[in-house]
Amino acid sequence: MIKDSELILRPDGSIYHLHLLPGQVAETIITVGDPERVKAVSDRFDSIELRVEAREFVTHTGELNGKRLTVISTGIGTDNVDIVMNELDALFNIDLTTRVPKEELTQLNFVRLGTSGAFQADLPLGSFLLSEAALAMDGLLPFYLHSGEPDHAAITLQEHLEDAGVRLPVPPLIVRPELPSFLEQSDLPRGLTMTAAGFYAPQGRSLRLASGLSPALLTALRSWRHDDLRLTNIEMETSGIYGLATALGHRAASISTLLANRAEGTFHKEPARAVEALITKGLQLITEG
Ligand SMILES: O=P(O)(O)O[C@H]1O[C@H](CO)[C@@H](O)[C@H]1O
Ligand SMILES: O=c1cc[nH]c(=O)[nH]1
Repeated sequence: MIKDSELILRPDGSIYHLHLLPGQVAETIITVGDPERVKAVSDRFDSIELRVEAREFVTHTGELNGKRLTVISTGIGTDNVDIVMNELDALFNIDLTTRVPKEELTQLNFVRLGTSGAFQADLPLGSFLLSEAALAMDGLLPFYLHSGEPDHAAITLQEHLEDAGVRLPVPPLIVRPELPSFLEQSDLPRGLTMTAAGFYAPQGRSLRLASGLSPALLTALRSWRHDDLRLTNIEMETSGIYGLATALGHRAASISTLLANRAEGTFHKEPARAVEALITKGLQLITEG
């Protein structure tokens, strides 16, 4: 039995941060960083059965083309992702009355629809990218006990960085999820996504404070290749979603629209339009894929 201090429920029985009850969440879950993007997604639904708001976690559940969907905002960063993934999983896979994990587990499909910065010069602003795997540069996943071998890509990245005489501030950890079946055959371009612990120095940005990610490290990261993959983009949630979804037995995908090009120093002139296009594409893939 999981203690009151570990699995925290509100007086109405809802889970602590998300304020959600079992049954209120669909098995296909769209995550977005920005709470305002939740409405932008659910505005496209045919019907909405639930709207709940708690801190940065806004949740809408409804139906589109006969498919029940939940869209939830994580807010920014993998610290929030830790809460969202654990609490959503608990709503399905822990009996909240007996406080015991269920014998029969429900596998969920997570699809993140997010914004991100392109890391390679040739990736156009406003283009979409499906993260095949994520490089965790944020620090959440080492707090979970891991089993299994490290992803082979992480070993080749480590060797590549050593050859260049540079190293990441955190040991390279690459997480590769099982994609939801409706995305396995999608025509989206694929890449490896870096998940950072912040927006400025952790992504190599220097305003008044200089980033510790050196030009030599950035060059080495840009030039690394693994099979036909390379580091394509950088954002702040995907490795947490991928790592925890995989550990909990769920499927996950992260689709980004590229708002910045960090190699070129450019930013999308109409970011809202880019996000609308991402929502259109994402919902099409989820309901028709
Ligand atoms: O647009 P969202 O989904 O919030 O994602 C990206 O945008 C935020 C930073 O501006 C971070 O959350 C990053 O991951
Ligand atoms: O450069 C970017 C753009 C969007 N989100 C990020 O985290 N980084």
